[in-house]
Amino acid sequence: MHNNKGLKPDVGFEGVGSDMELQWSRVLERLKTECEEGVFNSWFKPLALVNVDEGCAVMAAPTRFMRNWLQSNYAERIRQAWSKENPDVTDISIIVLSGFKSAEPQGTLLDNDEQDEARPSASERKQTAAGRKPKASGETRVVQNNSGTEFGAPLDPRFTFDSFVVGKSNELAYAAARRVAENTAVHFNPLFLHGGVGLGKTHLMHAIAWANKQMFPERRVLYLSAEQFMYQFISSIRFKDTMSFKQKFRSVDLLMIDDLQFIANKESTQEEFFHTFNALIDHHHQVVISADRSPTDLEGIEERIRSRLGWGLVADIHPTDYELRLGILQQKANSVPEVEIQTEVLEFLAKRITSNVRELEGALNRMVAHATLIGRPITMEMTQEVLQDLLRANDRRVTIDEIQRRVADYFNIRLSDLLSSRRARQVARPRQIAMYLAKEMTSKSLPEIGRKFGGRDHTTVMHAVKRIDELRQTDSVLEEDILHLERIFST
Ligand SMILES: Nc1ncnc2c1ncn2[C@@H]1O[C@H](COP(=O)(O)OP(=O)(O)OP(=O)(O)O)[C@@H](O)[C@H]1O
Repeated sequence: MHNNKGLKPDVGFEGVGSDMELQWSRVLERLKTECEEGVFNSWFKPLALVNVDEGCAVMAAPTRFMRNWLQSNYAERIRQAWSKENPDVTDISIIVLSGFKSAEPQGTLLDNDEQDEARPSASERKQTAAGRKPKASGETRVVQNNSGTEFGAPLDPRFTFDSFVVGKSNELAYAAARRVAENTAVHFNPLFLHGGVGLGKTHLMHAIAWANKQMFPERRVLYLSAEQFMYQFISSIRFKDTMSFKQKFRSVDLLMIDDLQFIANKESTQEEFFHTFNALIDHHHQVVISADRSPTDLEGIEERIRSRLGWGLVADIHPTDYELRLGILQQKANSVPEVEIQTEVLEFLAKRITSNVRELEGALNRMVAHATLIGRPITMEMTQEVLQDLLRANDRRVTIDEIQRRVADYFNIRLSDLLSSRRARQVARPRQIAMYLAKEMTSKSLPEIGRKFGGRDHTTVMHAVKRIDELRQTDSVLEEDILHLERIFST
């Protein structure tokens, strides 16, 4: 492992050698002669070279505003200036590294991985050049406190506690998040939120920041992804500004780092994270961390960090169940009152799109966009047509074989009996339920389902589906059984 103390100031990022620096100073000279002095001083002088890689020159601007302005007004001019100095450069990218002062860049001995990560990927560069926000850049989401001190960038205004739908799978995480947001006294430190992709970790963290900002405007809250943490750490070393970095991170009242798994195997970043984390906890400043798995399962993260992550409260966000998915869809549907969506459609989506909330929302958004375009209410027929691809992708997760196996297990009967022609009630009813679920949860046709059930006719399947549909309305035990089974398949 590399220790910060052992960092060598003379080791640069791969690709930013003195040649590149020389070219960069020529590019600046060229821009200086082409522009008015005021323009040059305001916009180009504060830029710093990050690297040149695969024909793309990456430069850093100290603020998002400056980056956006340069991107919209001067990108082509900068690109041309580069091409004239170095014909291999065909593309440019400007990233934001907040807090750096344009200085002679110096590098450090970082893990190879960390050096690689510090360079935007080719696709990120393309996105940046096209003015779209890369998934993770060197930007920090920071809350602007009331004293006007800039301490970050905007949080997603949609991610509040009000818009978070609570169910069994996320109630602990939600309650803990509220506790952190609404109290200045530290009850558990850190709060560690973990769960699979798209289940609301980021949403909850932003909600904490919003609520905290509203209730305690003077508090300094900092939210960023682990990737951004690493990026800022690397640039602080590179621009010899580690003191400001440490000061910035250690002076906050509430630090939230999202997607910690990202710094797995990034040893220097972990070292710095460890010290930041300890300093904040020692001073009773709240820390909230999220990751896609529990502290003990965070492979590639040092043991001493993993054990400390478990010191406070570890709250798991489980996969959603049907009721929660329906609740989320209803809430989203209410937010677009201008579009009429049949309840049947919401129930269908909640049943069929089980992967994660992001996909569920995406499906509804697609439907809303489609319905708005053609000016018609959202019907089942339209849904099945518009979402064909998504439904198929979700289908792959539940197969008829799996349904048959699970139903047989649940009712404690043999699979061979379920598929047989036996008509005894204790076998016939589970068989009907399995057929019903196969129709509900897969996109297989009635004849296909019939074939899977020992070569039965499609009318038998149709009858089973109808019968169970009716019984669900009147037989509460059967309704419970089906809800339970649906839950099994959606997790
Ligand atoms: N319980 C919920 N209520 C309302 N919206 C939710 C809920 N859970 C998730 N969402 C929505 O689902 C989307 C994905 O959530 P989010 O980005 O917070 O997931 P995540 O767990 O951070 O995922 P990742 O691991 O990919 O970072 C967001 O638009 C969020 O608002």
